[in-house]
Amino acid sequence: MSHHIVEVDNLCYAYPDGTAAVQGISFCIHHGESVAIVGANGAGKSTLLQHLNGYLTPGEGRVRIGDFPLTKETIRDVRRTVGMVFQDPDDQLFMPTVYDDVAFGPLNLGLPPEEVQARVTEALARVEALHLQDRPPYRLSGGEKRSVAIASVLSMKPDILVMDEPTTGLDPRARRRLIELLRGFHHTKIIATHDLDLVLDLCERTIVIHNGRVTADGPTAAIFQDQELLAASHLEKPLRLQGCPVCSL
Ligand SMILES: Nc1ncnc2c1ncn2[C@@H]1O[C@H](COP(=O)(O)OP(=O)(O)OP(=O)(O)O)[C@@H](O)[C@H]1O
Repeated sequence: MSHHIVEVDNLCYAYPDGTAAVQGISFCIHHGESVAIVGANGAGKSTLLQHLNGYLTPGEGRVRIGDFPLTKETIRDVRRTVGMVFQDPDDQLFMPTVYDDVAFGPLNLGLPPEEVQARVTEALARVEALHLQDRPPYRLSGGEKRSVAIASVLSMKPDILVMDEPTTGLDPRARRRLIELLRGFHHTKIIATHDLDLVLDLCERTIVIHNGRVTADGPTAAIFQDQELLAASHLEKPLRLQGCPVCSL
């Protein structure tokens, strides 16, 4: 299934002001893997993720999504394969109604109207946001916006799901529901997050980024046990793995 592989080779990216946000990142992710990208604020996670659907283009190095090296010519094919949930839902929602936003992708794929409607209904139902379909997105709460942004990606039925901070702003029930939903998504998942408990629940592999570089890449359980690595990367153990603050056990 080479068409589902994500390959990042010596990726470097500096913003126009000269900030070197990504400095030589390489990894390969295979079909069906569930991979967390973790790191402190400003480590380079969002910058890295934005290269996976061509929102940013590499300064140096290359990105390959399955059969396509990421170039201006292949961006349409890549975006059909990679569904990207941005860190800020306002970057994703721009239509007059929630329905229109979730229908936007399927309509662009040229799908027949019945299929578009079925996909919108299914995607909104999966994030329990069907009741919001006639609302303007800018009038939604932060958590509602995030759920709708996720639906707008699910409606495209992507092979690879890339999510930047998917649980920010979600209440505990919505967070739990999202985890269940992602568990049921059996294709490739790449999730940048500070929610390390979510990582424990969902991702068998974790890539740690620090100052634009990969400092570790391996099984999540091993990475979260490595105190030295976590401290050097300005990370803390997931709450679930921390001892009880009262009895220190
Ligand atoms: N538009 C921009 N122009 C200049 N520098 C930027 C821009 N966006 C991000 N940066 C810088 O690039 C570096 C990486 O930022 P990035 O947003 O990728 O980090 P992050 O790991 O996603 O952080 P966070 O966890 O806070 O979301 C930081 O030093 C940041 O200040």
